[in-house]
Amino acid sequence: MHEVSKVYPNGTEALKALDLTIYPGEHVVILGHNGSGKSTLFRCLTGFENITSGFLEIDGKNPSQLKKRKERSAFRRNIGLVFQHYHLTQNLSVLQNVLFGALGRQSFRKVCAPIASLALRNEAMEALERVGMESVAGNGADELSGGQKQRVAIARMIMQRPRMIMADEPIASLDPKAGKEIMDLLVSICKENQLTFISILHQTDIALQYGERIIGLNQGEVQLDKPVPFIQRSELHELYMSSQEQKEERLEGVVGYGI
Ligand SMILES: Nc1ncnc2c1ncn2[C@@H]1O[C@H](COP(=O)(O)OP(=O)(O)OP(=O)(O)O)[C@@H](O)[C@H]1O
Repeated sequence: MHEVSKVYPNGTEALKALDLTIYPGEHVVILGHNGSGKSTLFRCLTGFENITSGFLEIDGKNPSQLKKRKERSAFRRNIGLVFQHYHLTQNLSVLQNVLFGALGRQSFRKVCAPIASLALRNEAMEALERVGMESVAGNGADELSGGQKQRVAIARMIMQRPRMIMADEPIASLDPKAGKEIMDLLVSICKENQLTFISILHQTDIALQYGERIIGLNQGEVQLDKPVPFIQRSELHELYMSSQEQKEERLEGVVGYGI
């Protein structure tokens, strides 16, 4: 993206002339305090929000120039989305939820569990095995814990056969153990399939543990963009201070360490 800006109709400038290149196969974590522009960036990258100005291309396509429904759904099919709230269909089985992941490439009729082809059902069972949930394929999605629901949501995403994964706070609703398991799973799936992985996280320790590169946003601008091994804790500390606090620290000549 080159000089990408996003101004909402109420005048809020959420992204200010962002210049970013994310390379195939990279695992990038986007950090920043509330209101820094992370979700706006996520929505622009996934084509749910149009940019106001600048140049944005993903895998050779500019999402805001895809006018036809078919083009937009082909673009979105390449992006596996993972959210904080798993968006499973609660009153359906785990297997049916996973089958829905094939919807971008199969008709609705073909992904309905009772009449789905054996090949599709086998593929869905393999996806469930990959996330360690094959034993609950016949259970209702509403019977699962949060961590289990996220695993099923990831299996559904595997069915989609995406070229990249974008995750918006994928572990924000989970306890630390389940959160780490989900991050392990996402990172290993990306490595196995050489998928680009962009995640928005709130936990700096998880970002340092699982990310390869951290992009820190502050008031719609890139304040930090470095490979993880080169990041100082003080830089993350500064990212999470308000702009007023940053000014005050600079005036006092104090550098903060540790978060
Ligand atoms: N639909 C909208 N209309 C107007 N302003 C918006 C809209 N969505 C977000 N904003 C504003 O844009 C700025 C960036 O918001 P955004 O949600 O992208 O930040 P964020 O970093 O994701 O925050 P959080 O961590 O709280 O989710 C904020 O000032 C927010 O109030």
